[in-house]
Amino acid sequence: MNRIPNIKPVSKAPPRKEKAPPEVPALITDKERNTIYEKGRFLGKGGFAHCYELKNRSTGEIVAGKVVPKSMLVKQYQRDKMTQEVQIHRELSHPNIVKLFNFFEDPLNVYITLELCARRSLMELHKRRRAVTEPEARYFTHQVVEGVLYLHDLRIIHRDMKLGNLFLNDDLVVKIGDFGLATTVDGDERKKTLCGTPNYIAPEVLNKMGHSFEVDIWAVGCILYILLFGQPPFESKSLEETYSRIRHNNYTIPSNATPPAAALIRRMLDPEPTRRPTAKQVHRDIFFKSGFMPTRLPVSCLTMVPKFGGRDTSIMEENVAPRGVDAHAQRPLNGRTGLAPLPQHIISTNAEREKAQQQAAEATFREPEDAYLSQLFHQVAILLEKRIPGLDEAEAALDDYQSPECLPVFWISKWVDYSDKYGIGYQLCDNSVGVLFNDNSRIMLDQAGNELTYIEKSNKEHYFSMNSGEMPAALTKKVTLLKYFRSYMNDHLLKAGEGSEQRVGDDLARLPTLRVWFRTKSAIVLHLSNGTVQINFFNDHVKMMMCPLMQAVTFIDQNKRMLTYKFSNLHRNGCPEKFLHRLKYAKTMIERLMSDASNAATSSHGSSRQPEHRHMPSTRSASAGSRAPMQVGGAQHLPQSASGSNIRR
Ligand SMILES: Nc1ncnc2c1ncn2[C@@H]1O[C@H](COP(=O)(O)OP(=O)(O)OP(=O)(O)O)[C@@H](O)[C@H]1O
Repeated sequence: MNRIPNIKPVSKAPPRKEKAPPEVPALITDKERNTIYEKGRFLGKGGFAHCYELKNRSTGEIVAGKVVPKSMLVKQYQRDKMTQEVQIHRELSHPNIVKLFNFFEDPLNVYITLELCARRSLMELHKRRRAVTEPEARYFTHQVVEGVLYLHDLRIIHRDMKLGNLFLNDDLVVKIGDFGLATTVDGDERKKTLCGTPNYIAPEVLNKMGHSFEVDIWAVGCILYILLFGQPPFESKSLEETYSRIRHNNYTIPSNATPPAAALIRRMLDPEPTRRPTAKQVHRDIFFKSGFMPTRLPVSCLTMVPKFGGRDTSIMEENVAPRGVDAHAQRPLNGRTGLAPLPQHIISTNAEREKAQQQAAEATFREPEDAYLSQLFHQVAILLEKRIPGLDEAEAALDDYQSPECLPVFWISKWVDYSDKYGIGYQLCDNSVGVLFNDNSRIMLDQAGNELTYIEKSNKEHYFSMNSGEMPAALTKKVTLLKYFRSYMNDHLLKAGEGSEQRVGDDLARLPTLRVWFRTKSAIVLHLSNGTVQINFFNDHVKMMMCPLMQAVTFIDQNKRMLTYKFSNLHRNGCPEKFLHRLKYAKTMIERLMSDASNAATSSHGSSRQPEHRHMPSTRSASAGSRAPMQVGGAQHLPQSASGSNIRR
């Protein structure tokens, strides 16, 4: 890009109202570079821009395209602001900064093409996970600091460092984006403009004392705090209270913080800017060396606590034959959800990982026992109690109504019901496969076919490598069944796939597993351990996924079109009758999942700690008699016996 075009205000068409969604042509032309882009998936919208995937027609490369309608750039100061943002951003080149490729316009809009960050931002990670483990916080924060160090060396202050501006690419590399408030600093100049986002704003900005590089360090302190403890340090019910807390440096560090983490946060959140460490000092801080820092993280950590433990070969369930197995319940590591204890050789050589694994175990312990079912029920019930305005289906499909950032990271793309004999097999959308056996134990194999997790019915987890030869004999039968399910799904449902490449960091993955499921005449209902409830309707092949952590629902139709809505937006903007029917049905199904889980808890051996991930025997009769040994479901294939029912009963 050679120069920044002088943005011309829209001339002929009458100005659209402020914040009107942009009209984006299906083919977008960058005349200066003779490049044509095909408009793809809607990625999301901010205060100013709508963002889409754009495919370069000649190279096939996919980039993110920020689209700002010219009607939003009518005033000179709006155009100047955008020009200033691009002017700073276009010069930057660093692995932890979103790359700005180009900047151009057509008669309707201004376009900025950016490096695609398909895994959204740390904001969505935070919503799904709340607090992350210390190794993850180290991993993310270290990359943020590398980016800030680069900016500060160039005498640039970002001034809007926050989780929502820290994007993630497919490899979960952090990329600092949105340079809308960035500025360059001359000498000892102190900036005067009030800017920033309430939760991250530094006291000197609030007090209008003039500010500089230290505001970014303050914000990084807030970011590290949120990552570690799950909420912003100064958050309160009102903006005034938040500002008052910031002015008085009124925050507390939870007692479970490790000393290096607590010390670094205190230094970055020093009320006196000159006492805060520089980016260089933060980068060298002991916190980053005081424990395990992964070089790569798996995609699953966007929604599940990773595992840091080593392999564990001691399966407590002596008999793992299908059906009727009564394992010797072992007290899990943390009293509830057991993660694998570390073998001695790992403890002695890798104490850091042991500590990390302990933290991961504590994090899973904080998750609700019902895997967010009651939360989801509450959210759907509250939504349905409200008066929801009707909305035309075509209108609801418009980009502006959707929140694609709330799309679940995982859903079930295929399933095979063999519960007459063994259990239900399923494939997640990333091609990993799992089985929930009739004895309530679970097994999961990652998409590369290497990392195997076995979860006893007591919830104790064991991890194995398929290639290591360390698989206990007790698991042979279940692994064989898993492989059988896997090849069955590959052979019968969609193209075969022998698993894709293993990526660095995948050994830390903990994939969500199927926890409870049942079938009705109309649908199969599946509850994953990360809280997602999925309902696949048999008659029209629509899939519906509800996520209590994002408070959102996604519909996938048979043409694979995905529409994601926040519950709050359905209430505000309206909801098509068809979706409302499905939500009402979903409410009943969630209730049923909840009652099944609690029945399971009270009926099994008098122990309330018994596993809840059982399917309901009654549902098996729904198709009994007419079916083949296996019942299968997937994007392309549903059993005859399961179709034809109308859900609008
Ligand atoms: N490089 C990118 N890759 C993928 N998605 C992106 C990228 N940049 C932005 N997005 C998506 O587009 C949405 C809008 O972008 P962004 O928030 O930067 O717009 P904005 O109007 O400038 O924001 P703000 O309101 O914070 O000023 C974001 O929420 C994000 O989901």
